[in-house]
Amino acid sequence: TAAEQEIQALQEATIPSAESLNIIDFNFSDFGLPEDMTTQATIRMFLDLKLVQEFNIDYKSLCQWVLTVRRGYRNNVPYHNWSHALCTAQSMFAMLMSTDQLHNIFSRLEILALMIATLNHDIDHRGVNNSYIERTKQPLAQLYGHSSLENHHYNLCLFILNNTGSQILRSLSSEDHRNVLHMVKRAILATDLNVYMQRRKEFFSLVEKNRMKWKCEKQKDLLRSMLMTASDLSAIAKPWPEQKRIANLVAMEFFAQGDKEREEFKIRPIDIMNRENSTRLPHMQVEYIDEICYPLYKAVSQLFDACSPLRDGCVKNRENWLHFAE
Ligand SMILES: C=CCCOc1ncc(C(=C)O)cc1-c1nc2c(CC)[n+](C3CN(CC)C3)[nH]c2c(=O)[nH]1
Ligand SMILES: [Zn+2]
Repeated sequence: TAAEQEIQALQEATIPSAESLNIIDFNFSDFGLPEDMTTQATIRMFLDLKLVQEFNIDYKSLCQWVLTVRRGYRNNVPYHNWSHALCTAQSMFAMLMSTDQLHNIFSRLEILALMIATLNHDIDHRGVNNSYIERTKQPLAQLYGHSSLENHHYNLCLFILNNTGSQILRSLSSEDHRNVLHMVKRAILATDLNVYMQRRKEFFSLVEKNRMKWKCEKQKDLLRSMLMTASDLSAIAKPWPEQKRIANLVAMEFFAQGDKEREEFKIRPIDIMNRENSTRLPHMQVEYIDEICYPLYKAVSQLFDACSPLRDGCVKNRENWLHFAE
């Protein structure tokens, strides 16, 4: 079948180096990268993080797993698609490859969990957020209640990991297997922005007081959650042309939800989903950066100087958006 041929082709491909794919760079953009190169870039991340060797991952299973995860994303969704998943995983990879402290803090198992979680964190996203799903009483809402979307992303992630042919965790001990799935679930659920806004207070205070104790499991869990959000929102730190391109995709998706909310429920959508506010987009972006993004990148950069390109990119884009906000 075509799927088997695609797995075969990926398995036999010579995977380009991280340098030639530019995936160590915080400025990485997948714009214009052919689809088959996105799967090869993902394989390269697993190879360079030494996860394949360390966990004795069957290479054919890894290829099938990457292709199945990619297929799990919907290509009729403007922003929350495979491209966003790859960029989120690449941001985590760039942080891990540039920040030595992270290798002293995280075990290889934690790094495996973070890479699986970033790639799967929005799988099967429909282009609408939790509140829309809850309001429309979609099956997902009945099934999962709060953080319904994130629970769905995790369950699909688990289904693929258990699927014969893509069981990349098969060689792990039962304890490691249980541990990594627990960390993957916590990491995916952490990408719900409401969860981030709640948990970041503790993180910011620990960073301020310089009281982070890396031996403490609870604090490592908190750091993994914060790095998930830092990866998830990292498009905000990209060079301006890329940030503008992404902002248009996000706007397309948000405004489409707003249109649906207006026509289906006769309600006024929230500001960022209201097409009538599109002239205020630059102003909203400055607010979004100030309230949601900058504080996180500031704290992460205080802990790990190697991650400061994310803070600097975010500050640069705040200036760019402010220029258009006048
Ligand atoms: C209409 C949207 C304009 C474009 O918007 C964007 N473009 C690009 C990025 C990016 C990460 O690069 C991010 C955004 C962008 N994302 C936003 C999100 C979800 C992460 N929220 C939440 C929803 N909650 C409000 C209750 C806070 N507000 C946002 C915003 O104002 N902008
Ligand atoms: Zn995401």
